[in-house]
Amino acid sequence: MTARNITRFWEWGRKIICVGRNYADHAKELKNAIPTEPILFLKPPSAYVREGSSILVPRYSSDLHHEVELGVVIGKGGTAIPQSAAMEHVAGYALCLDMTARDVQDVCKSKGLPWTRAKAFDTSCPISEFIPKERIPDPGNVKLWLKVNDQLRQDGCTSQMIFSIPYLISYISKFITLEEGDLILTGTPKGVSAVQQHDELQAGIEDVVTMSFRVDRQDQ
Ligand SMILES: O=C([O-])CC(=O)C(=O)O
Ligand SMILES: [Mg+2]
Repeated sequence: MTARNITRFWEWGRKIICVGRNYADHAKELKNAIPTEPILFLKPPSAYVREGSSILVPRYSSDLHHEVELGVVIGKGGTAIPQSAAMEHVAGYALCLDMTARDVQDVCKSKGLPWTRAKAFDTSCPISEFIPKERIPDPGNVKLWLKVNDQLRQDGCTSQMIFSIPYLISYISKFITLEEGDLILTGTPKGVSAVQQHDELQAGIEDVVTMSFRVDRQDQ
């Protein structure tokens, strides 16, 4: 048996923990309150999609949004990790999209229901290659961007995050044990918008990584 390799963390079947409304400008554009503590939700590992495969609009949605986010890959597990030690638990990063069926999420919000159908469907988590920790020395200050058909839609910086990466690792690990291979999506800056079948999405982190995905519809 070959040893597991963190550079293929998406094959490990580990947790994807997502932070919502971590950028004030995005909370405002959707007319949501600025959170006073992190808002969390989960995606299953079946949500991963890699370059070369398409993002699929779920049959039940007609308003699929892109959300570009920095993903933090956990390299060393832990429970109740103090903020001061949090970065020792990070193996690296990945550029991620938190694809969101906004119409479904709006219904869930109005009924006070969980966001699972809006956030956790197959292909709702497109990811880049694994980025070793050393390639992003200051993850709290990197620029993220996303284009749809060559038009810039999102252009933010992780310095705008309300809750920092060490704070999030510490906060989450108080009640969810983090394991090697888990991924934390740290929230999206403003500029989210709808995508359609045949759109081409391109996203990047400064000069560190770029990725592209095509959008398709699920078979009817
Ligand atoms: O759906 C939302 O607006 C919450 C979220 O994931 C984010 O802010 O990244
Ligand atoms: Mg998000």
